Amino acid sequence: MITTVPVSGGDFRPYDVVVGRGLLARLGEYVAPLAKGRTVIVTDETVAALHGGQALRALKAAGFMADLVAVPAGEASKSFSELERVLDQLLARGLDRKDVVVALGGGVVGDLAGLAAALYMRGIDFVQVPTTLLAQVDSAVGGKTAIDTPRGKNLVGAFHQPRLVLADIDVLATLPERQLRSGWAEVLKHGLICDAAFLDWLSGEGAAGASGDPEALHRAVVRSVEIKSAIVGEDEREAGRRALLNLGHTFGHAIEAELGFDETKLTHGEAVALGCAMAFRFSATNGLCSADDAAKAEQAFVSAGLPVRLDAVGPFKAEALVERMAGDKKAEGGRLTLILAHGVGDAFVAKDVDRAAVIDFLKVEGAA
Ligand SMILES: NC(=O)c1ccc[n+]([C@@H]2O[C@H](COP(=O)([O-])OP(=O)(O)OC[C@H]3O[C@@H](n4cnc5c(N)ncnc54)[C@H](O)[C@@H]3O)[C@@H](O)[C@H]2O)c1
Ligand SMILES: O=C(O)C(=O)C[C@@H](O)[C@H](O)[C@H](O)COP(=O)(O)O
Ligand SMILES: [Zn+2]
Repeated sequence: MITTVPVSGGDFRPYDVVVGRGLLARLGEYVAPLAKGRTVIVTDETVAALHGGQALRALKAAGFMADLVAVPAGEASKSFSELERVLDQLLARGLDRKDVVVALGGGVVGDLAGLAAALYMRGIDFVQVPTTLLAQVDSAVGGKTAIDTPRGKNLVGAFHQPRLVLADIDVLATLPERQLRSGWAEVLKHGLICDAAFLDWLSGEGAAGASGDPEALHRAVVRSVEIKSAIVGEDEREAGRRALLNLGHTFGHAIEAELGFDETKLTHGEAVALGCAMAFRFSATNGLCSADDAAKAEQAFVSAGLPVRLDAVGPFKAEALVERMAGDKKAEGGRLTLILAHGVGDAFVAKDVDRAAVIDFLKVEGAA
């Protein structure tokens, strides 16, 4: 089965997210209407070894001159130095403005290659071929591209929408279990934001997806993309509603930064799980949602083997975490913006959240 979810609205050119099995072998067929001549696949070394050959063959069979550039796998590649290297490799291969970049990989590759495409000759087209669950349900859709700096996550980037997203459920079969679970965190996040029935399905019958069942994965990817597409279509540049997709990320990004973006300690998805659980507990503590809903949110992550306790992840200083949160892109004049919840499926944007209340909460959570 193949499902196509359109992404449209605002000022950007509409595009499709195609979800199904066996799509990588048909990559050339899907890219052919978008470009002629030359294409460069940007990927990471792990994905290159597993799926790079098939992607290259598919593009060449459709008549493209295709080449591949691989960066080291991992978050450290979302850096100025790798961005420079990718741009240099695109220049060396003579890509012109009519050519297309193919981002083949997880969120790291998608964010890096997307930013390179946004900058190359002031912007060329790119296609997202997400190979992690996290990238299929989230990062490949919506046009946020970025690198990290030691001062924080995704602080240098651009909005640059892909021309097409091809989410092949079969490529997830090679994904390590920890990465599958990390992607599941962003799936659960979508239910927690605005679809309580989806969260119920994910916590029941749909839980098979977190163990790799292709049919459950298909449904989880499609529903996640529908939710994200609707929000991005309304508010591409995060002037308002798009910030909801940041549920769990204000705490999560601060924790990732304090850990030096070391995904051996905590992946992005794990940080989102922990951050969502904390956002719900903070909401309950402040009387915004019921303790039952906070417990339900927490349990959804626990059932998928995801972390929900700050003190289990490491020792943190409350002041240091809050400083990081004040440097988040949603913060205004150093005042904190958090995504909080009135209940499961009912998240909202809270501006000017009291710093002292957050510090007290972090101390209750186990920070020093
Ligand atoms: N732009 C957005 O909207 C957005 C949304 C969510 C997350 N992100 C970003 O995405 C990044 C996290 O993405 P991720 O979790 O995909 O991490 P990742 O890209 O680092 O991939 C995780 C690991 O899985 C490996 N891998 C990828 N596909 C594989 C496959 N099919 N088989 C085997 N191994 C495979 C990679 O080599 C890597 O080691 C973070 O930097 C986060 O900030 C961006
Ligand atoms: O697409 C969005 O908008 C999101 O917030 C999705 C997040 O899952 C993702 O991690 C995103 O990169 C975070 O964006 P940022 O603006 O907080 O860096
Ligand atoms: Zn995220």
